[in-house]
Amino acid sequence: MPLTEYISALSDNPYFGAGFGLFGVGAGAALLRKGFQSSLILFRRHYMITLEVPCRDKSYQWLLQWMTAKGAKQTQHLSVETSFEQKDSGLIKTKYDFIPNIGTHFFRYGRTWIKVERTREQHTLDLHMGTPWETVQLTAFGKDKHMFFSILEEARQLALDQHEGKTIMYNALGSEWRPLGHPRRKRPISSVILDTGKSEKILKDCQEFISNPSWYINRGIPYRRGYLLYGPPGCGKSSYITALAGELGFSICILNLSERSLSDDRLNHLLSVAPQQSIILLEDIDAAFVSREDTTQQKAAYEGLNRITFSGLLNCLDGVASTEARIVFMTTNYIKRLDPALIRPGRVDMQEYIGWCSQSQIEQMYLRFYDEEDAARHAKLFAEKATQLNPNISPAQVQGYFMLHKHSSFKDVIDNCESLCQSRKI
Ligand SMILES: Nc1ncnc2c1ncn2[C@@H]1O[C@H](COP(=O)(O)OP(=O)(O)OP(=O)(O)O)[C@@H](O)[C@H]1O
Repeated sequence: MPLTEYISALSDNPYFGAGFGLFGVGAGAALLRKGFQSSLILFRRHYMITLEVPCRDKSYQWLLQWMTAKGAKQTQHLSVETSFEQKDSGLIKTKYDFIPNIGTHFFRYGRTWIKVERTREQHTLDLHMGTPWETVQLTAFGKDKHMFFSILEEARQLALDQHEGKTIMYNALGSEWRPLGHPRRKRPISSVILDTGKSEKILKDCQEFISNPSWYINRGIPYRRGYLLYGPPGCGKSSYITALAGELGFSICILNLSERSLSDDRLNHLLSVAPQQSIILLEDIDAAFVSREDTTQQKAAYEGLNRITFSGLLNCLDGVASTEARIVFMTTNYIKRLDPALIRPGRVDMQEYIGWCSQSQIEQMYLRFYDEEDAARHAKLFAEKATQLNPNISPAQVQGYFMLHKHSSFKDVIDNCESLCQSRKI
């Protein structure tokens, strides 16, 4: 669009006075108003470039945040976006971000003034989200598209920096993945104590997988890997997957297969659009399907519970392939209820039992909670006694017991050990 048209369009705009002043060509506008059309000849060769970012695009939120951080301070028309942020201390604080409101704004990027129009359609809905359709349009002088590339790249980088050291959990909403709650502080993998060597074995397998795409591509094998963690409740399956995601720098996409609105098509779509570098987590996979060997009565009990079919799930899992490493984790308390087809190699490449506390696990947990003198000997004595009294204690029970006795003396901790060993399994 030539500059002359652009300036006359601007003069129709309610923000014209302030905006044009900011635009830095106030003098040009004054000349135009006084009829000095010829002075614009100087500008005739200039063109406008525009960039439209619809709300469905991943860059949309990043761009709004970036404008907030960089340019929106110069605008008076703001709207608030409230979020929750977890501090390093673990405390969760409420955070208010002011983002440019619906309307026109101007901000400066380098030496260029940029006009930003954020619009919201009154009559068009984003059908997936049920929210009004929005767009942001950036307009600047010139022909250099690279400025927009660098703005988008800066916006992306800013969003990444904000999540540095955090694990983002995503939830499926409609046909999209949306962040679930606030990004959580990464849980150190060493804080989830599994039986000797298990944690290292799974981590090593994942790392090898991620760092070796060519091995899969050269052999024509889909670049994905499936894991199944099974065992009693409260033994650390979910905690370990969260910690592992943090260690790998991945986010987690949680899928609830029992959700009524989940169809085969939607599942397929969700798996194919999952954010890059994320673990797909299918928790309690036994709750969604029964084994094909189960009786018709058992099957009837499940019938009507969800719309996704077993064969649909198998197809979706087989179809999960991308140039990005795709990792799928499933968890269950009841491995025997799973259909063998679901956990055959190719769909589940590694199965690991995450079970009751071994003596060494209890010792390590003790040492994470207590640091008194002679803690190592106390840990050993406590672990021996606890496992003798009850070999089926979950780490969740041990954690609960230690929290209850965090200020107690060692004598109290070991003397009350019976209450831990009799306590209901968590
Ligand atoms: N191995 C472990 N090391 C440290 N903490 C653990 C461990 N296992 C469980 N916990 C603690 O117990 C609680 C419950 O653990 P988690 O939810 O990971 O268990 P789970 O095996 O996934 O249970 P479920 O099968 O019921 O989903 C968490 O607070 C976690 O910190």
